[in-house]
Amino acid sequence: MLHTHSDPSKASNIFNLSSTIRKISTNTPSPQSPRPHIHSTSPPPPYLHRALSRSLFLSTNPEESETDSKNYIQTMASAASPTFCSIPTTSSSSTTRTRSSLNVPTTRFLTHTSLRRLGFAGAAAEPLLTHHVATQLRSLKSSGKPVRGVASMAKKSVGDLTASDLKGKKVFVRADLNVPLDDSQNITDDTRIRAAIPTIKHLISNGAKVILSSHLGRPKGVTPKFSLAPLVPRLSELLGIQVVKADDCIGPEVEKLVASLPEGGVLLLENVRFYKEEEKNEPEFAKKLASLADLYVNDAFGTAHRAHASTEGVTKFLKPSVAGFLLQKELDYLVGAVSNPKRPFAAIVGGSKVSSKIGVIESLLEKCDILLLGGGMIFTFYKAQGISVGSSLVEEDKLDLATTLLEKAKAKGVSLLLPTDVIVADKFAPDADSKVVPASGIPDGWMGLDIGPESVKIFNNALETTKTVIWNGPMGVFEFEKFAVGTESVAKKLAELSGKGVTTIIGGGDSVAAVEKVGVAGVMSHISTGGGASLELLEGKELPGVLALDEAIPVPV
Ligand SMILES: Nc1ncnc2c1ncn2[C@@H]1O[C@H](COP(=O)(O)OP(=O)(O)OP(=O)(O)O)[C@@H](O)[C@H]1O
Ligand SMILES: O=C(O)[C@H](O)COP(=O)(O)O
Repeated sequence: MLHTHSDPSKASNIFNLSSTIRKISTNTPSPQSPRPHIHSTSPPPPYLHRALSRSLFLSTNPEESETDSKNYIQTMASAASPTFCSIPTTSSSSTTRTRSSLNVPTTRFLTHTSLRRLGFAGAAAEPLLTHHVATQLRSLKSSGKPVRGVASMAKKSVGDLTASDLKGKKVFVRADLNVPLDDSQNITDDTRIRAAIPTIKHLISNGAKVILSSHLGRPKGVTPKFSLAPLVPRLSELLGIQVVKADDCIGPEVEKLVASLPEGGVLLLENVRFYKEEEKNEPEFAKKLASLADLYVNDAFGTAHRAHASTEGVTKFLKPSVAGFLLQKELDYLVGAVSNPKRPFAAIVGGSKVSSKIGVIESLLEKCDILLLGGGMIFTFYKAQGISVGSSLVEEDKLDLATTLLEKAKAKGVSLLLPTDVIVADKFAPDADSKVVPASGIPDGWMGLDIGPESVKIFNNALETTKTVIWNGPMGVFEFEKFAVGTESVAKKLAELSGKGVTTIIGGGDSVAAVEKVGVAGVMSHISTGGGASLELLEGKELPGVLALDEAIPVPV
């Protein structure tokens, strides 16, 4: 695989595969040594799905609980913050591993402002919560009950609500049911509906009255083609009950329907974006939505990056405001598994333009061991190295940025691999003439539309060494059959790795479409339901819909 280099005079050597693969980095896995530990001083931290959102500190000695309050907070932070991802451990026992992560000085944790940037980790960085936990532990101690430890999650979860919290209660559930519909209003992909079901089922099986809200598309005012009505049959089928549909999302008619909703019933409100106040997050509108219910559950991960009335505004008027199961799972993987990965950790980033992935690449460079680049963006990287790219997609104003990213990768010891060969086309069309050429030999007038077969092999070899892989963005113009091979090969490789216990996370949008097309979606560890939201999360940005939720309260175990 091509080791990126900013010196154009070295370009021809770079494309010599066999010599290059050894040059990539001292960390780079070679085909001869398929499973090296890239960071030998940093054995994989324990990856446990639940442990990433629920950090558990176990102590058999109640006397330890005073200091444990600090430790517990640090443990929470270590599950979500890149700062803590390479803390060395010496034992394979989960208790010991947890303890070893406690050696980080408290002050470092408390002053580390980046922890606050992620909604997921926000609670861990909150001095008030630190105090709260300490107080709680003191009171537990003074109660005389033996305390084994404390478990908590940064955000309060719908799973924390019991039948007594829910029975007869009106629960406003914000889901992201923004599914694609064809011209006849048929749902062409029901993934987001299916993903919303566990939370709704939990609520109705505990006797709650569910008031379900979502947007669909980007309507400007009331627009019939963006009505949520076509979703009712599928929702009803998946829930096993008849879902009632309101023609509005606020107002007297809706209030009547809410009043007649039985325990265990579901009322689907009309598209919340039919009101411009939704996207403007107008408090009066949020108050009207909130007035329908007693408590709030946000399960709309795909819309959690929007500070809208139904995702953020309502939390000011409804208590508790908690995370749904889908939201939790997305955070577990996209924050937890990425910040605290089993290593080696590879990121695959593709898509059309480097400009739209700068934040993701920069953020992943801080965390991953191997970065594989594909898609249209690679040509900007080639050109930045003085390599001729024919008429391939290039962002001329991002050449310096590409060079900077390559230098950053080198400085951080990340093995950044660019494809060594590409499939070029004589025009941008499904029936274009095509051929495989070395990346250094793209003829004038031809454009690269996919990664080549040699690159697929080398990517596969690099991936073979990994324990965690995250993928965002296609390797080529996969919408054209002729140029879908690179993207589909990545999908197949990740499916194979999933079967071997590798954590595989698909970041959303086009990569998810590719995985579904290949028919391997079901075997991946996690497929995100969020496009923009997953990108923002991977960039390390705050998600307002998550930040607005109540913090979790630690519970004794
Ligand atoms: N070599 C290429 N030349 C031009 N366009 C390309 C090339 N490779 C991929 N693309 C296009 O990039 C588009 C996807 O790019 P985009 O930046 O939108 O990724 P993305 O949608 O964010 O990825 P994801 O949805 O997985 O997060 C696809 O439509 C694909 O056809
Ligand atoms: O499809 C999505 O990414 C979400 O539903 C958010 O939609 P939006 O980009 O229109 O806010």
